[in-house]
Formats: sequence, structure tokens, C-alpha cells
Amino acid sequence: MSKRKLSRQQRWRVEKIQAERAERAARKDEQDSEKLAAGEYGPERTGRVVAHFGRTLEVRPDDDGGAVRCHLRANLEGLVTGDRVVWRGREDVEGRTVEGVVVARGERESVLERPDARGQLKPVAANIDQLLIVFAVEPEPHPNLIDRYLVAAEATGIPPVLVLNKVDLLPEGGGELRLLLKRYAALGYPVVATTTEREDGLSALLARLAGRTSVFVGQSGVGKSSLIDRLLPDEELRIGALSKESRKGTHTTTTARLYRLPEAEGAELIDSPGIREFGLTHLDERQVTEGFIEFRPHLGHCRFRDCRHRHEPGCALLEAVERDEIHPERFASYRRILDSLA
Ligand SMILES: Nc1nc2c(ncn2[C@@H]2O[C@H](COP(=O)(O)OP(=O)(O)OP(=O)(O)O)[C@@H](O)[C@H]2O)c(=O)[nH]1
Ligand SMILES: [Zn+2]
Repeated sequence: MSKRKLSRQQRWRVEKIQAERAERAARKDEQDSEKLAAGEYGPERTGRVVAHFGRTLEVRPDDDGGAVRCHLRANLEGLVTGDRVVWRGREDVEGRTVEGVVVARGERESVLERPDARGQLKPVAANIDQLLIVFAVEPEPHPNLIDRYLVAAEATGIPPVLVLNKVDLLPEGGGELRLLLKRYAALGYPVVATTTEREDGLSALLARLAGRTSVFVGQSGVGKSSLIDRLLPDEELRIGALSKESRKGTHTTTTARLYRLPEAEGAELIDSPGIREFGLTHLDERQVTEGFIEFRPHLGHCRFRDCRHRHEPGCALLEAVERDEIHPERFASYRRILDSLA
């Protein structure tokens, strides 16, 4: 909300709209209860949220068929794209499922959050198996930036994958960038090379996408749109396979959407402009320290319990750098990220 004060009349209008909205939702819920009791909705089925617009969702049934427009029972809040749900459909006279009601949410394996306009973290997508952090030969990535993304990924608990795009621009032998990525591979991070300039330029990525739900993140210009265009060539797929009946009056918004990727078995992608910007969120000192995964075995072993890992004697991290167990550039990057928090 902006700092601008609302006039009394504006405030009254806002309150009135909110009250009307709440009343409508309550009425709808009452109708749903009656319809559910009267057996107008079919049996419980499972599905996955492929998009959401306020209290209206699109749910893709696990059994079959295209996405169905559903609304939420009043006791359900905060569903996001990627959530697994239990829902019940209502059919028209010709036996087509025309709408549904979501009655329960499944447990989440992971959730991606972003700060809203007020700076409060809000979930934007759920059940993501991997964060694909895209880099490119051009614009050349700052190693510090890769570390920043990795730290942010570690804070979510969703495993990151480094995707080096535009490898068609790599110099003979691979250059510095290949060496850099080798360092990350040695830490245990999967590294995948891609190019949209060659027919088979996405084969390693497709293998990585199969059987998982992924999101693409990364700085501007690295080729996220180009990669996604190749993965989702069909405009219909991009709009979402919403059945014709359900599509009527679909809002066009910037909500996160879940897509099936036709070229890799069981591959799903959740995408939105907001999600692509992930990684630029605020982190605290503890998250940054724990986000450097090779630090973890050493944490808690410094001589001083409140060690800041700067010049303290008996610092386990500094000693690990001395012994080459922590790469000095990773350590320098850690310090730079910490300094940027202040
Ligand atoms: N040489 C080469 N160029 C590529 C490749 N992939 C993408 N590009 C080019 O890189 C530029 C940026 O690509 P985009 O797909 O718009 O990048 P983006 O990450 O979506 O950028 P934003 O929309 O700003 O976030 C475009 O001019 C693409 O044609 C590649 O594999 N090789
Ligand atoms: Zn220390």
C-alpha cells in the first residue's frame, strides 16, 4: 500500500468492495456446500494447480483431461501453482467436466517464496524439484553472482542446477568458464551446457528436466526466454491446455503457470516473470553462511562461538581455506555477499 492517505470516501468505497467480496465468497461457499451435499459434484479426484487467479484456480486432473476451472472452499487459503489438490468436478448435460471445487490441499514438498509489495514473503509456487540457474557465455557471469544464486537456492531447500547457455560462443577448449563450472561440479552441483543455436543443443537439459518440476531463473539476457521457447514451441501449450468450456473469460495475468514439456518424459515447468527474477531477494547472515555448502562441515568448530570468520584465531573456515578445502574465491565471494547485506 502506498503511503498516500486515502480519503474517507475512498476508504469507505474500499471497505464496501471488500465486504461485498467477502459476502459473495460466503454465498458461493454456501451454494457449494449445498451442491456437494446434493451430489451435484462428482467423486473426489486428485490434481495439480496449473494457474491461479485469486480464489479461482485451474486444476489439471491426474487421471486425464484438460485443466478445469475450480474455485476454493472458504476454509482453503493460499494455494499456489504447483500445489497438489483434491477436487470434485461438476459435469454438464453432455458429461463434460465444466467446473470444479477444490476441497483439500496436499502436503508441499517445497515452496518458492517472493516478497510482496510490502516486503512480506509470500509463496508463489510449490512442489518444485529443481531451480535451473541459467548463465551464459555472454553476458559473462560474475562468479559472485553464481554464488548469490546458489545461496538463495540453498535457502529455499530446492536443489539448484547450473545451466550454462550459449556454449556455441565458447572459445576453443572451453576457456575460463569451463574451469569455473568444474569448480561447482566438484562441490556436487549438477552443471548442464546448452545452446539454442544447434538442433541438439538442449539434449543434456532435456535429460535433466525429465521426471521433474523445474523453474528457470537467471539474470537478464542469458537466454531464459529462448530456452523456454524451444521447450514450449506450441502456442496452445503456452496458453495452457484449458478445456474450451473452462477457458471462457480466462483472465490474462502474470500468474505463475505450470506447463508440461512435450520433449521430455514427465517434465514440468513452472514459469512467470516474477519467478525468473528469483535470487534477488534479501538473505540474512546465517542463510548466507549456510548457503556455502562446503562450509557446513566446518561450522560450529571455530574457537569462538560468535566467530565472524574474519581474522579470528582458531577460525575453522579460515583454516579450511588454508588447507585448500575451501576455494579462496568462494571464501572471498562469501565475504562480498556478507558485506553487501550491511
Ligand atoms: N549465441 C547464442 N545466443 C543466444 C542463445 N540463447 C539465447 N541467445 C540470444 O541471447 C539474447 C537474450 O536471450 P533471451 O532469451 O531474451 O534472454 P532472457 O534470459 O530471457 O532475458 P530477459 O528476458 O531479459 O530476462 C537473445 O538475443 C537471444 O537470441 C544461444 O544459445 N546462443
Ligand atoms: Zn570462524
